[in-house]
Amino acid sequence: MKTLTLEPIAKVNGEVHLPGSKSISNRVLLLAALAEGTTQISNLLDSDDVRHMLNALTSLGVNYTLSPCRTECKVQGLGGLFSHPHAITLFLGNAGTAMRPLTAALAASSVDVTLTGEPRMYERPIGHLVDALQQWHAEINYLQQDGFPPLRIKGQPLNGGTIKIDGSISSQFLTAVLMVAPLLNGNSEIEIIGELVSKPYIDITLALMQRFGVDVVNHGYQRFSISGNQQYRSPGKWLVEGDASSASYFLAAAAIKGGSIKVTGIGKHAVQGDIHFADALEAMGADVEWADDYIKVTRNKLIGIDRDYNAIPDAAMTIATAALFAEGPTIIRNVYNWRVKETDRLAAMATELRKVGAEVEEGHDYLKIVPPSQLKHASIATYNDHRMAMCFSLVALSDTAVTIEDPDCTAKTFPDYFSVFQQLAR
Ligand SMILES: O=C(O)C1=C[C@@H](OP(=O)(O)O)[C@@H](O)[C@H](O)C1
Ligand SMILES: C=C(OP(=O)(O)O)C(=O)O
Repeated sequence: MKTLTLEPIAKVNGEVHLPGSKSISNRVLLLAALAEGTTQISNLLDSDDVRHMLNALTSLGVNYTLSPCRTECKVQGLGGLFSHPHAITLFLGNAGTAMRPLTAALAASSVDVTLTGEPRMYERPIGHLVDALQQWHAEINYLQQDGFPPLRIKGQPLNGGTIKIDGSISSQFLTAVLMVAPLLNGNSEIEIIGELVSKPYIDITLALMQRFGVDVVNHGYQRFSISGNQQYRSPGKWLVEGDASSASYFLAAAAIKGGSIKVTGIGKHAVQGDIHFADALEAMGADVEWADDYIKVTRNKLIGIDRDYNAIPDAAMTIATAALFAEGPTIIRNVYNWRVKETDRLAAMATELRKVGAEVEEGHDYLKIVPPSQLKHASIATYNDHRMAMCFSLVALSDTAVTIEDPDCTAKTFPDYFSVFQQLAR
């Protein structure tokens, strides 16, 4: 297996222009495909998750052109849902932002589609979404285990109506039904069962739908009202914000080590909830500067904090490795759904943090991390989880090297992460 050893880094400094947001890239591609008109997208993320969405759109007959660097994309909208004359299979890797929204859009389209993915995708639940779509009389069958992909979808035009959806495992299920609801016949009400997780991702969904001409009434994240028989309308041009989750590694590096790091492509008005990772860093003692078009962090002494990270589950992983450099314990609370992401992230994080010397308590939905007085060199298993690989790069900001196993797994969202990270060492 390929490994990458990062030697101790004495200082970090510089500026990173962030690759486009994964969450926005895949939403905009789907909305642009369904919309009336042409959408010219800039700063599209070029990574595995986005390729899976693009390949699916190709198979579904959507016309688009990509620039050679794959970050500019012109999508010719269909002006409505998909239709395809033959049964097709779409491979969606391990991209939640492709699998979940496409399941809903295809259930209401005139298609016969099988959705497949990587082995881990078959362990990531989708039952709450399928249950919700079945209340609109969608025809979806599980091909292996009930509640999990792969799925066979016999799509057909659907009537809206009132449905209930469990929001306690993933917000992506709600995002999926919200995005298709305006294209159904008749109005819909979507009621949330349980406590909705990852709420800021719903804000991204609603903001993007609005830019494509559709308003949703959000009744306190408990119920959503959407008029049916609508059409998305292309806003023409779209600049994808930088990826706020990807920003977290660089901002943490500055807070840990020294110098200052500025990330551009996002700023204080960004639509992604993960920009609030910087608030957590600030609470740990970092100095953060918020501008319209950048966020900058400079060194300070970090102290461990006890906080609820349900709103920013992806960036919260970066807090777990920043905790190695803080004074006192860090507690990361309310992240049960880490267990159903690229790997069981609570278990994986606990195991790998212990390897570098931390004392870790792994709860059902939390981690308590007590940093060691001296970090140990370790070979970090990454579990085919891009964020495990990226967070553990921060260990090299100590006087100890770190070995990252399978570093190429960052291809899911950030293929050249390690070269960008190493360029900041100066
Ligand atoms: O909607 C999105 O773009 C995402 C929502 C979050 O998932 P959950 O809602 O499952 O927590 C996040 O972890 C994922 O990386 C992207
Ligand atoms: C959970 C993640 O991905 P997905 O969009 O596949 O859910 C992630 O990127 O951390």
